[in-house]
Amino acid sequence: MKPINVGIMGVGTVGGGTATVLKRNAEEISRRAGRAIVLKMAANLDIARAREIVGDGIEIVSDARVVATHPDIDIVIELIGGTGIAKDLVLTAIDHGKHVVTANKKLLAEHGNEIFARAREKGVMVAFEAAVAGGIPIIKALREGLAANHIEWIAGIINGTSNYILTEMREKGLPFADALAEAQRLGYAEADPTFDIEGHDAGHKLTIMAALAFGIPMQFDKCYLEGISTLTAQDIRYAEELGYRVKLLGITRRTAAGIELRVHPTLIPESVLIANVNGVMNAVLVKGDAVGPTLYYGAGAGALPTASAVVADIVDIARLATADPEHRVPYLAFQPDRIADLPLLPIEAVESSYYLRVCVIDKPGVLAELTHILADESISIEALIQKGSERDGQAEIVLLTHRVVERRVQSAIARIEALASVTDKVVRLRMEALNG
Ligand SMILES: NC(=O)c1ccc[n+]([C@@H]2O[C@H](COP(=O)([O-])OP(=O)(O)OC[C@H]3O[C@@H](n4cnc5c(N)ncnc54)[C@H](O)[C@@H]3O)[C@@H](O)[C@H]2O)c1
Ligand SMILES: N[C@@H](CCO)C(=O)O
Ligand code: NA
Repeated sequence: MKPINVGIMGVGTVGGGTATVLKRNAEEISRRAGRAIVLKMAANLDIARAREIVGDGIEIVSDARVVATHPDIDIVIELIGGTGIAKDLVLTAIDHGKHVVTANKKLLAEHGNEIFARAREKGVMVAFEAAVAGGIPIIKALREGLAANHIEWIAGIINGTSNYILTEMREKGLPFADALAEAQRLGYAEADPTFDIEGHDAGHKLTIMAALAFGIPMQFDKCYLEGISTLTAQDIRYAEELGYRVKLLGITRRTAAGIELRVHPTLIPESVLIANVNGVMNAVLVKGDAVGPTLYYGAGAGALPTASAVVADIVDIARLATADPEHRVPYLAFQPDRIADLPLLPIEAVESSYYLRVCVIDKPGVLAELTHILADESISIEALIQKGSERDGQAEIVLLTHRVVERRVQSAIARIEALASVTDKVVRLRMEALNG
């Protein structure tokens, strides 16, 4: 069969890794794909740097439009990132009848509905395994392997940078800023690392997974985001004393009222497998009604792990390129005319358990005031510990609650903070058992 020609736009961490894997495993890849995959062109702002990475024999240009529109290119690989030029280039490539592979979760979570509609119109494929959890084949699992199931929920550690930071802080006592700098040096972080540490990147990935799991459109704007930048070492330590680890989780759950879509630091029991997922590793738990809980684990970022997913998509496209578009797996797992308009729940309507830390003046009756407010809001307490405080005459009360709707906790916190004996803002973290 005729070789498939690919062109890479953006030769950075992932682009470089993709060129390496295509070269290193060329023989096995062609045995799988049924034809040779040829890296024909690459575009990068810095041509000399790209030349160093991809070597000789490949045309390198600085204008990525040349790749997106070139008549010899069958598959365009978008590895620039962001929603500016990357969006124009992807739409241009589609309009020129190219199949597209992208690792760009921001682009898909924010503009996926438009991009997939355009691809359908033009009869081309848009593949994005690398966009969620790097090298872990989670898109394949959700779209194909679990197709029999009514998926109930997904919970995942899906930002390698944040997990790396949390692990380095916990295991080596590294300050936040040092751990972040190291994640950047290793090529894990986004161009703007705020996206990693404030939960945006995880929100993008969660939005994509929710679309695949529930057959809903991409709705990143309705995703609740809370990152790790305000987490304190003290709360991580208290959580551990109570038998929990703190992880940045993306959680999406189907309930009778609608779909939860939320990213936040979460206490999880140290006994669950995913509590021990450390460093840049990612893990995604998916609960299907037939299969039960399933767990997917692997490197969530980095040049070669991400390239593994990019190249797998290229192989998929090479195998399917001649198939009638009707016979291809739908981009978002569900047939495009069967996408459902299920409501997404605001965070106030989400149900969870909570960790609350309250700083109080250490005097009789304070505890009674707190428990009275919680009882009044129908919040039941699962555990309570009192800690001395570094501040004279003060104490800290740490409470774990049973499951309750968030608006009740918000209301209780407002009432607690209004008490004269409470000296600081209440720290509130969510808690999930991950067994339901
Ligand atoms: N780094 C990872 O581990 C990882 C993992 C999964 C997904 N991703 C995603 O992959 C994409 C690329 O990430 P990266 O880490 O490789 O980024 P990077 O910054 O290392 O590489 C981007 C490259 O694109 C080039 N570029 C920028 N604008 C360009 C333009 N207009 N024309 C041509 N080239 C241009 C830059 O010169 C750079 O070499 C992003 O969408 C990112 O979210 C990254
Ligand atoms: N910045 C992302 C890259 C992988 O998508 C992360 O740290 O997980
Ligand atoms: Na993946």
